[in-house]
Amino acid sequence: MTDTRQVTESSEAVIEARGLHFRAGASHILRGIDLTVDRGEVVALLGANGSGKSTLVRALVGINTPSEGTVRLLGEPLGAGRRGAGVDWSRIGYVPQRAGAGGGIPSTAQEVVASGLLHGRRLRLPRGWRDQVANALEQVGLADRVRDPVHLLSGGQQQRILIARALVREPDLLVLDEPVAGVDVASQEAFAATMERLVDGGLTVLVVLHELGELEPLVSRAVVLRHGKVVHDGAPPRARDDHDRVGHRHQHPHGDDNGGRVVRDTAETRALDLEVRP
Ligand SMILES: Nc1ncnc2c1ncn2[C@@H]1O[C@H](COP(=O)(O)OP(=O)(O)OP(=O)(O)O)[C@@H](O)[C@H]1O
Repeated sequence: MTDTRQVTESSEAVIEARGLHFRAGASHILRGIDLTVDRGEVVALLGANGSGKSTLVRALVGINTPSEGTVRLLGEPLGAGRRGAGVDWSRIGYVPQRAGAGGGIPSTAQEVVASGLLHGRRLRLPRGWRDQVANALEQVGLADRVRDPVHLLSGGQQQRILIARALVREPDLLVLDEPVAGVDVASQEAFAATMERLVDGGLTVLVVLHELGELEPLVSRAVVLRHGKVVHDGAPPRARDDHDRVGHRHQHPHGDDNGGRVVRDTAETRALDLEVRP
């Protein structure tokens, strides 16, 4: 594996995963993942369906317990005992993949977003929570739906409610699993503009994507998974000239510039239509 990035602890690291394995029954889903995300980075996690992206982010936010390996979040270990007891979860926002925002319970948009202000032992909403919720809903373009039951919103609108729930904490780290899947182009643009403003303010982002899309200008690094392993960690992909036309936005990581770290070449990436140049 060619990797110029040092696998050492970094004081700037917001996420640090070392030697992560995840097994479920006979399936060996994550196979030795090393991943570091430094403060202020926007890292896209890419890979074909089933390559392990969601499993990895769920391990990084403490939902999946790895079979082997370690995770540090904001400098604190996610240990085995009192898991993540030292991690300041109030500084972390997480948007899961394609989960309905209502969970079958007829909550309003306001209630779901407000739940993002609760964490750990804080069971009461803070003073001024209504304004915080209104502001978060404004950021996803749903300010006028504050009283609406989320189960009556469309799938894309529910996804935006979950983004608002993550944003309402004003997190330092945002972990997003396909946040704009099923979200229309105008809302993707609005989401990208919100992300740009937050990243300018110092937010660190790890985002699972299939297409960089509107987030492309913000992405500082791409990590590509295949069969539970990192096959590229470096320069974000960019559209090939002959593909760079409307309706054809495949992404191609190039390892030859921006300090890109090519981990494995073509055979592993072809299935994704990725082009890697060592
Ligand atoms: N708890 C589990 N038990 C058994 N298999 C699992 C479990 N969790 C994930 N898998 C399997 O692990 C593989 C990776 O799943 P994962 O959801 O991480 O992929 P992904 O890269 O996020 O895919 P997609 O792009 O389709 O969302 C899949 O084959 C999935 O079926």
